[in-house]
Amino acid sequence: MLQFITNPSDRWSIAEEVRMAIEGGCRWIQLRMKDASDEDVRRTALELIPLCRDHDTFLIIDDRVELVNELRVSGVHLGRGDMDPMEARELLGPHAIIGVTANTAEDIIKWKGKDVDYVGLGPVHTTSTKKNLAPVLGTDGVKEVVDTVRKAGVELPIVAIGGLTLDDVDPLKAAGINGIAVSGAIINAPDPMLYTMKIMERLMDIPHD
Ligand SMILES: Cc1ncc(COP(=O)(O)OP(=O)(O)O)c(N)n1
Ligand SMILES: Cc1ncsc1CCOP(=O)(O)O
Ligand SMILES: [Mg+2]
Repeated sequence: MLQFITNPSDRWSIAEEVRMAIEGGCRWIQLRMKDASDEDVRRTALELIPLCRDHDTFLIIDDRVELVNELRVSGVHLGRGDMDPMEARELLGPHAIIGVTANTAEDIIKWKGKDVDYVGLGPVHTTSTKKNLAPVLGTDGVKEVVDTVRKAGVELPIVAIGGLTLDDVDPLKAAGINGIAVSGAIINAPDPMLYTMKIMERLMDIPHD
């Protein structure tokens, strides 16, 4: 699976970014507007909801559980410092997608048997899209984490994130990940739709639910 993460850009509106990702075949969008007010996020989400619905595309929102609940979008991504994912589960119900952030194997193993849906593991590389990055893992670090958590019996889908480009897809597949999350490489590509299509093609043979 590919998760496209929105980011402000000089070239495109958020709705344009999302439309190009969807036209390129992506079916999982994360609306991430770190510095925006709830009102701005709500307005943008309301533009994206019909677009995603018409293309059978999951729409999740970064951090803002109350907005996810209000707008009834597909789910939320939560990291350290955000709402406790179990509290979010209580609020959003059994069908919401809840993603959590991890930088180490321990960060993932602690979710064993808990009702979360996927883990965002990273950063794989350095990136300017996020401030205060956790230590960079590299592809080898990702493989170590995946091997450790699978040995520990954790089957949660793992989505690699952080500075990823098309060139990372094959090595990350070999490392055992289940999906990737990409922002800058798609938004800044000369043709974001075409770039998304190329990522989707390379991801095609990854097994997922
Ligand atoms: C898929 C995915 N993985 C990790 C993150 C990072 O979430 P978080 O640690 O809460 O940091 P912010 O994105 O909120 O700055 C993510 N958003 N998505
Ligand atoms: C949200 C987030 N969490 C870890 S790295 C990152 C940014 C991902 O964006 P990019 O693909 O541009 O590095
Ligand atoms: Mg967060």
